Amino acid sequence: MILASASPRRKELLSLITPDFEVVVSGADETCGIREPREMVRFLAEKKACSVARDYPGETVIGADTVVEAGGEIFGKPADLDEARRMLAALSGKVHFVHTGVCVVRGGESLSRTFTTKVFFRPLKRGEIDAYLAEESVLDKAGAYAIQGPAAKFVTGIEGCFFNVVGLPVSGLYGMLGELGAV
Ligand SMILES: Cc1cn([C@H]2C[C@H](O)[C@@H](COP(=O)(O)OP(=O)(O)OP(=O)(O)O)O2)c(=O)[nH]c1=O
Repeated sequence: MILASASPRRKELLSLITPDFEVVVSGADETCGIREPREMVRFLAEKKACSVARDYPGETVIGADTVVEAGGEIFGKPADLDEARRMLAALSGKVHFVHTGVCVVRGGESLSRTFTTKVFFRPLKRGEIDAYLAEESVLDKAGAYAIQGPAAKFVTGIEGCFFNVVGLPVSGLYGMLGELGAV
């Protein structure tokens, strides 16, 4: 089995399903003309999985992509700390959605699906946002936060899969692997 991802979080989460996989980072570019977030992440997950699967025929290959959707805007990984600050200010005191697209390619078959988790943030003071950005490195995190780190204190609740927010919906992926006969 191959995980087509550079994300250390995804590696950790896939190891909850099996210890038996390798990481091959996909060279696929993350450009995408799709604006609907659930379709966008599914498309990008397919792009990542398929680009690795071409080089490893016969292997089971998993790709994923995560974005945050808040008030009609889509937040990927912030380009810099100013953008990160703007993203966190937009999430403050509101509900947002974290969408992770997952694609599994196995033999001639493939499955792709989007999983969504609703996340509630309490209102954040400007100083809290600055303090958080000083303690956590967020430029590699969609929406400029990591629920599994100190941003946990901003989260008043979630609806849906916690692991999906971290980058891989473990039980959803396990189901997809089962459907394709990979586990
Ligand atoms: C919202 C959120 C995202 N994230 C991370 C998971 C993903 O690594 C990242 C979203 O970026 P992605 O572009 O989905 O993934 P990536 O660039 O890290 O890795 P690859 O494309 O090679 O698979 O944000 C958290 O770790 N915690 C969170 O709470």
